[in-house]
Amino acid sequence: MEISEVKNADSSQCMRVAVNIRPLITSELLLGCTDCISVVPSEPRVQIGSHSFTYDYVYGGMGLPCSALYDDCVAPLVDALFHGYNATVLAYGQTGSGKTYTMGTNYTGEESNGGIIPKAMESIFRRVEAMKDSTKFFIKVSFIEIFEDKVFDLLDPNSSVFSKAEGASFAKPTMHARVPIRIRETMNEGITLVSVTEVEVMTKEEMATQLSRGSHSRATNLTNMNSQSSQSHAIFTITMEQNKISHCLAGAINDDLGDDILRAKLHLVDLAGFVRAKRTGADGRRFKEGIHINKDLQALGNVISALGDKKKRKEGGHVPYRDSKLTHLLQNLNLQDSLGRSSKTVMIACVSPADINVEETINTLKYADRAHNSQNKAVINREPMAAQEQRMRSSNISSTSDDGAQKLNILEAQVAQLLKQIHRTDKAAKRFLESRKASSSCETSSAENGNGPGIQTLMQAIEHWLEVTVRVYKVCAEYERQLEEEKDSDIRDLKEKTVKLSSYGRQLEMQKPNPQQLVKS
Ligand SMILES: Nc1ncnc2c1ncn2[C@@H]1O[C@H](COP(=O)(O)OP(=O)(O)OP(=O)(O)O)[C@@H](O)[C@H]1O
Repeated sequence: MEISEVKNADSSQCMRVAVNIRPLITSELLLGCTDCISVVPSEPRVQIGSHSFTYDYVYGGMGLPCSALYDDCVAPLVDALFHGYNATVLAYGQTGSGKTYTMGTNYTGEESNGGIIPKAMESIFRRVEAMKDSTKFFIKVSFIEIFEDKVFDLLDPNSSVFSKAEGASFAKPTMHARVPIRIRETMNEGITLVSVTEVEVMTKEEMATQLSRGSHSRATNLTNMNSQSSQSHAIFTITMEQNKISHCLAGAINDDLGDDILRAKLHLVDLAGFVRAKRTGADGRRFKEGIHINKDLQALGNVISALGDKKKRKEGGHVPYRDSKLTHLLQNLNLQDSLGRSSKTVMIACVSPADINVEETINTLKYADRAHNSQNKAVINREPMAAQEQRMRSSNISSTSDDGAQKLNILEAQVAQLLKQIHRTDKAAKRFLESRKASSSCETSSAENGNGPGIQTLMQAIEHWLEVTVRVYKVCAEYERQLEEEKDSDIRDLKEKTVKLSSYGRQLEMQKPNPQQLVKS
């Protein structure tokens, strides 16, 4: 594996903000529009009227060339994906500002305008090919849209849209033909998308096919400001699981990876453009759509602000994820990490330079400015417990380091991993006991005398169970210690998790099977 750029990057800042100024387009030129935004030479700073804003990068309008956007902003996230980090690209801006163009979400497979998603696909598969002798990859994609507060599966194979989409000519779906994805509340107060389609892809072409299928199903409309205006927020998610091939474990391909399975997601989000009804000529249903879009974007801005407001967080301020389907979903699709602390995120604020759009452009720049204040930490998503412990060691969690946020981050990830392990062990043991019960009448003598492979498996499961329970207690103790020390907005959340985890540990201990009794039975 290539050496991590992530390590070299400034890992303390996970929300990077870039502004992309598209050129004046024909419709604006025909209206006689002129540029209203300028870029300060050699600085990532824009000037508009009396306002001045500084970001991480500014592209177009004589700032950096747009062609550099992918390499500067997205390539490091693709690199992060290969190192087990969740990563997110969010394209934000008014309608017609170039979000879909920049993301490449409307990719048809025929040609690429250099959009981010087609480039990311290219780079992922180039790298997968280069690593194929040392690492096994399992890559899948999902593609959803949030339209009028409902979530639709853009890759649903049962949707009528795909009946014609297989060939060259795509049939545009009618909105009523689609059934929204059911959303279910989970035990930990999150939500999950019931049976969302996740398609395994082995090649760039296969991934491109899914992208173009989904793009075609997306809700768009003709408005005064854009002939193909996206009326929904689209989230294209690439999930990558990588497992080192055993004969390479000894080789020094990347010591950092150990023998873990790394699983991480890259979310590519093309947000619907915010609109002013008067300007888009929206009425009736489209007016309603606009209200939904603006409400969602406002909610997203509030979440980003809350996360970026250090003072508020320190005072235990609430992060309003539940204010809209978009933010609630983003929180639950692992994006709470990307909007929060466990991931890497780039926001690309797209703007039109036309004076006719000055008000919207200033709004976008202000929004991006708020996001620019959100600074967070990232963690790698490793599977086994060992990785968590390694993280704990490497961050010197028991020391008096000032970096509370990172410690909490690590503990949070540990709890998630432990809960997964408990579930797995619990399930395996239950399965074993059930199968043992079912076959007890015709059990062979080897199992009856307690020396058979069945008993051995059970003993191993119980040992593992105990081991995990002890670890849970250890993490709980560490949690409690941290909570005493930390005065952070995450405390409430973490406290809840600690209580849940402790009670899980207690339950486990109570349910612990007694090997002697099992052998006798
Ligand atoms: N960098 C660019 N260079 C040239 N043309 C561009 C560029 N960015 C956008 N455009 C053009 O501007 C128009 C609007 O772009 P696009 O559809 O991507 O906007 P959008 O922000 O996604 O709008 P909406 O929110 O309404 O979907 C399109 O005709 C597109 O081809």
